[in-house]
Amino acid sequence: MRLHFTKMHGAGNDFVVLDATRAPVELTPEQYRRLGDRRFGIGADQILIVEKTDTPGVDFRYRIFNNTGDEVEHCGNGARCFVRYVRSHGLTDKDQIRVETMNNVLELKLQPDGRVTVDMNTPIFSHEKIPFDGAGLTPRRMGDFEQWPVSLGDYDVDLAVVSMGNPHAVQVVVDVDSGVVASQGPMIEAHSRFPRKVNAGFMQVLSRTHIKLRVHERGAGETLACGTGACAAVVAGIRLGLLDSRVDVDTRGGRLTIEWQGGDSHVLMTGPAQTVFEGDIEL
Ligand SMILES: N[C@@H](CCC[C@H](N)C(=O)O)C(=O)O
Repeated sequence: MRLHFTKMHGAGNDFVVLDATRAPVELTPEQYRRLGDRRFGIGADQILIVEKTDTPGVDFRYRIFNNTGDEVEHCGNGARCFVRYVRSHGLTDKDQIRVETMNNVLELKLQPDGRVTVDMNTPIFSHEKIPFDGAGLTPRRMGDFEQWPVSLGDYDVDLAVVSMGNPHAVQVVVDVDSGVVASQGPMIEAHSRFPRKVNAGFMQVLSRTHIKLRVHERGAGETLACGTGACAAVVAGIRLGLLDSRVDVDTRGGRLTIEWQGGDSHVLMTGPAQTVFEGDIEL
């Protein structure tokens, strides 16, 4: 099978984007892994499939696969690339687009400077929905939120847990570049307290409006940026009393700006999205 693809990235979080609006694209987990493989395939953190939808008031549907081949609920940087993709491929001429994902409808807006703002909806704190099992743990209270002492064997880490449609465990650290991401990320991702695994975020607070963030992503390892991870970190930081409502997030691949007014308000994420190249691959 020959597939036409577009390679894109959002702040260095990279994607293979496939157009399934004309003909369905159904690949096996092995084929998704091949597309994501940086040596035997194209190379990407996630694979995005753009589809048509019959849902009234919604323009498209898009599906997300980690490069391990597993389908997941959400991808913030992918959502921004999706907007640039449908515009540059003539699939729509709208600046404001509604798209459905596995468990959400998102509203996305192309900004005049080429960046994209995504309405990421409301954060979810219910442990059942994240999902997170905090049974038997005594949380440490800070601001109006909790940090859960989760054991990594020899020591505990304090995790703030939140879902942006996909699960996140956020930790406040003194220095994101101290080696914690590599040493703790895989253990947190696969921890038994997260039945569907988790994205592990490491946030260094530089000021009330500026953080540095690294994320070890579920099913992809550390990426250069994670959009949902940036939202989860800022939401956690605001509830912990550490951050204001508008925060610049410096990832290893670029800057994202996250806004959240608390309560039931929606989280807004603004950032870049770029096409790298197009091509064909034989699978
Ligand atoms: N890179 C993404 C998140 C992709 C999915 C994640 N790895 C998961 O398994 O939940 C982003 O920008 O949000």
